[in-house]
Amino acid sequence: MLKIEKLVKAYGDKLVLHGIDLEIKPGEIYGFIGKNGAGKTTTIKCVMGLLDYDQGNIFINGMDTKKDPLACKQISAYIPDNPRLYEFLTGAEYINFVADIYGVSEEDRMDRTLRLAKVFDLTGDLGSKISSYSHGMKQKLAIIAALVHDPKLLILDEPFVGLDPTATHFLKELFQEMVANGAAIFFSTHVLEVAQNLCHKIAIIKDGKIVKEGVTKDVIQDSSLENIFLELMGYDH
Ligand SMILES: Nc1ncnc2c1ncn2[C@@H]1O[C@H](COP(=O)(O)OP(=O)(O)OP(=O)(O)O)[C@@H](O)[C@H]1O
Repeated sequence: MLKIEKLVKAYGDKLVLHGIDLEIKPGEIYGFIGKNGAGKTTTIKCVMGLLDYDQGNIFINGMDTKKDPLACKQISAYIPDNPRLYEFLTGAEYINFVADIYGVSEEDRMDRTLRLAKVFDLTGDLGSKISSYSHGMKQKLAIIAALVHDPKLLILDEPFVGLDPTATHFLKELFQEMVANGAAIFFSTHVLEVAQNLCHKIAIIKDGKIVKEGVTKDVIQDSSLENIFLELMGYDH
């Protein structure tokens, strides 16, 4: 569903990604782990076409993201760590705006919105202006809007930060339901317990290079993700 080949990216003369290779298949929840500044957001933004890159190829469902950007966007969704929403709209207006962009039918958008708003306990707030929402409510709205076109590839930057425990629980359940239906999910996180328990596969990035990658239980073996991570970062523990 997502294939990244030898991705190289520099900001000016600062080389940040040194040839990233990753493959995420349908049905997989894939965790992306690394220290602050390792290159996670840069990788994700290159995938989503928000940043240009210097070398390499990115394919979504077999389509080159540079050659077929619209077709790639049509089947994918991205939720940044700090989603910027149109604060002057109500939650419902925002979801409709996004649904219009993706050409989602009235029936589908209604079904999905009602179901997801119920899951995230946001139904009673959809008529209120986004400017009145808390940080977590904005995050929930961003998730609902991102899922309104039923994406096959969902990419999230730090999705669990700022969500309450109930919303965190339901988001994990939603991930599992989506991949059971053939979607693929790729997300960055600093919460290693979540990655260890939720992700089928994990990639650890250090200084713009993937230093460990594979099926979570093979990466961890009889240790913990935290221990493996600390070892790879060069810390004694
Ligand atoms: N717009 C930019 N201009 C110049 N350098 C940048 C820019 N954005 C990011 N960088 C640099 O690129 C490197 C990777 O940053 P990136 O945001 O991808 O890291 P990250 O792994 O997502 O970090 P975090 O966990 O803190 O979110 C860092 O050294 C950062 O300083």
